[in-house]
Amino acid sequence: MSDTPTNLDALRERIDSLDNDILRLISARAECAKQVAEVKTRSDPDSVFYRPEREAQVLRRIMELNTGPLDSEEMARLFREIMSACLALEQPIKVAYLGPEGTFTQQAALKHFGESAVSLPMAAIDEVFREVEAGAVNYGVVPVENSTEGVISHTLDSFMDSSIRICGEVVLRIHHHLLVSEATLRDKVSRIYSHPQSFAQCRKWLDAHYPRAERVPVSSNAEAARMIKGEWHSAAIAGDMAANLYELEKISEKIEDRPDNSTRFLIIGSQHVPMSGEDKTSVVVAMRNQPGALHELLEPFHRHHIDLTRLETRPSRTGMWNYVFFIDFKGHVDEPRVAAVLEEVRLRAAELKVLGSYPMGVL
Ligand SMILES: C=C(O[C@@H]1C=C(C(=O)O)C=C[C@H]1O)C(=O)O
Repeated sequence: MSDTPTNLDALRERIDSLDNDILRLISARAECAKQVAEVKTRSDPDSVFYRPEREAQVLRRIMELNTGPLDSEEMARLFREIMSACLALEQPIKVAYLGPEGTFTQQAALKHFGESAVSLPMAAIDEVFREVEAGAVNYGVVPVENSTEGVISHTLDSFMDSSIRICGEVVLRIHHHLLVSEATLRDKVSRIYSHPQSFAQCRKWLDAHYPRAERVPVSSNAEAARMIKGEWHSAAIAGDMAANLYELEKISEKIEDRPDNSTRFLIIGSQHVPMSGEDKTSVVVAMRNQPGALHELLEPFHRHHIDLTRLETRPSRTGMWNYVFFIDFKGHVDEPRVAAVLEEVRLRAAELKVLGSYPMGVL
């Protein structure tokens, strides 16, 4: 097809007509979602409109049906935003995240809930937990593990003294950039600010490119981005959100040592989430301190063919030589097979706490 004006006009006419259809269909969908909300309120005035398991099913279905040319993740992202906007018609969802603004955790919150969610930055992980517990927000988002650097122990520890449940997970590919402000003299960079985790994730690159620059750890990447404003000899390592927020320029992109560098975040709330079809469960178990305790704990999972996705050990805060285990596995507590395993584990353990069953991250 040649790019003649007539062809272009015809194509644009077709796009306008398709846009009319899309507009009509999105509006009809939003009407439908409003009616769902009315049905929910009628059956229970305190009901929560947001349903993580249903949203996961909607997104998975779209990804399965998609035949291109857009790739499935891109298509799901568009539907994510449509759902987010439909939900906000009723009541915009309020989400607390580990701030400040511009952090990867905010990016994760928006990836999970869509841009129509109201996201509120908190200064520390325990503050996110507290806001959710107090009912000041609907959900919280906290980082839990990084593929390069491992577990974020502060998050795990926060679960030990809280009644908060895990309602979802979201995995984010983490890309770090070297950022400068308009005041920076690029060939005179002698100081680099970032979060300690980000320094660790970019260590080899920094050793190769800036071996002599002072590395100054700060409380977040966004804070690093803020610090360099007006410092002529400084640069920061942070992600796209911080770069945009503070209007910084990327002088080197994607400087993380591992191309698959990603962080897993948890969505925390107070809701029991029903089965979505592809779910994960997280539990924390305290074992009596005796030989073979770990084997005894894991044996029922193995016997019932339950797929463990993570096992983390943390020192218990009650006794000097006691340990607690954080275990993630595939399956939902409402499945009889999972309930049976947990019953066995409960008998063997000093303590078992189910932190939640939730849909496996879709996007
Ligand atoms: C429409 C519903 O409520 C909300 C909106 C959804 C949507 O727009 O598809 C999906 C789940 C809920 O978060 C529903 O439960 O089906």
